[in-house]
Amino acid sequence: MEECDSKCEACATRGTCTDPRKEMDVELRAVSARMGRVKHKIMIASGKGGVGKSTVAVNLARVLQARGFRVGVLDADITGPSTAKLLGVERERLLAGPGGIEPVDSKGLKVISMAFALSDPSSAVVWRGPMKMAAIKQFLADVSWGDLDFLIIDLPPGTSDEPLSVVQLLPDLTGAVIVTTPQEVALLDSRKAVNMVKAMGVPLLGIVENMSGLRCPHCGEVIDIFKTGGGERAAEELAVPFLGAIPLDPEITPLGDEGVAFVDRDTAAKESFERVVDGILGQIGEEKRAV
Ligand SMILES: Nc1ncnc2c1ncn2[C@@H]1O[C@H](COP(=O)(O)OP(=O)(O)OP(=O)(O)O)[C@@H](O)[C@H]1O
Repeated sequence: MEECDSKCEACATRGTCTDPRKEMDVELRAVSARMGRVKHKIMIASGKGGVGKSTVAVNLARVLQARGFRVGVLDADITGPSTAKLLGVERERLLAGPGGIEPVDSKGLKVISMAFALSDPSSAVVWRGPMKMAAIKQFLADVSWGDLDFLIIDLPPGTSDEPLSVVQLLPDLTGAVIVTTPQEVALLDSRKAVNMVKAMGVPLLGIVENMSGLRCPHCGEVIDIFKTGGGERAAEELAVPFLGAIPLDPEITPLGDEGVAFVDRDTAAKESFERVVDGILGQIGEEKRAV
C-alpha cells in the first residue's frame, strides 16, 4: 500500500479512511491527547488470578485520593471486570457527556470498567484480543478523564492481551506493580509477570506480597497460612524493589463485597498498605502527603 502523506485532521476521508496505518495514527493521537493530562499511569499486574490484584488497585487509588491526589481507575480486565464491584458502583452505566464518555464517580474517584457496559453483571464477554484492544483504546481515548495525578490500571491476571495493549497504547507508563501471594505456585507465575513487564520495557515499581500471614484475632499469634516472605525473596532474586506485605485480614472480603476499601476502615491491613503506598510514591519520586 502506498504511504499516504496527508494530515489526518484536514483529510476529507477522515472517519472513513481505510488505511489502517493512518487510522491507528489518529487513534493513538487521541489516546495521547487524553493521557497527556494524566501525570502517572500505573498498572497493577499479577501472574495468577485471585491473589488480590484488584483489591490492591482500588485500595491504592483510595489511599492516593485520601492524600490529596486526583485519581482515576481503569479496569482493563475486559472479560472479568471486578473493580466496579469493589468500588461499590457496579450498577452504574456509561453516559455520553460533552467531552466524551463520562467516567463513573465513586466518592471522588473516576472509574471506567466494562462492567458499566453490561446489561447484567453475570453476562460473559467473550472477546478475542483485537476487540479487547479496541475497548481499552476507547477507554483511554474517549473518556473525559480530565486532569489526573494518577490513573491506576487494573489488569487481568497473567501475560495476556490486555497488558500488551496497555503498554502499546501508553508508551509513557510510569510503571507496574506486581501482586503475588507467598505460595510457590503464585511466585512462579509472578516471576513470569515480572519478566513480561521487563520484556515490555516498563519500569517495575515493585512486588507486593498479599495474604501474608494471618494474625489470630483471639491470641494475636501470626499463622502462616500461605507461608510468608516468598514475595520478598522473589523480589531480591529478580532485583525488583519489595514494596511490602499485606496480611490476610478476614475483614477485607466482606468490605470488598460491600464496595468499601479496607483502607477506609480501621482494618489490620490498613497500616501495612499505607507503607506499600509510601514505597510506590518513593519509587516515582512523589512527595509523601499527610493522610
Ligand atoms: N489481604 C487479604 N486478606 C483477605 N482477603 C483478601 C485479601 N486480599 C484480597 N482478598 C480477597 O480475595 C479475593 C480475591 O481478590 P481480588 O479480586 O482482589 O483478586 P484478583 O487478583 O484481582 O483476582 P482476579 O483473578 O479476578 O484478577 C477477594 O474476595 C478479596 O476480598
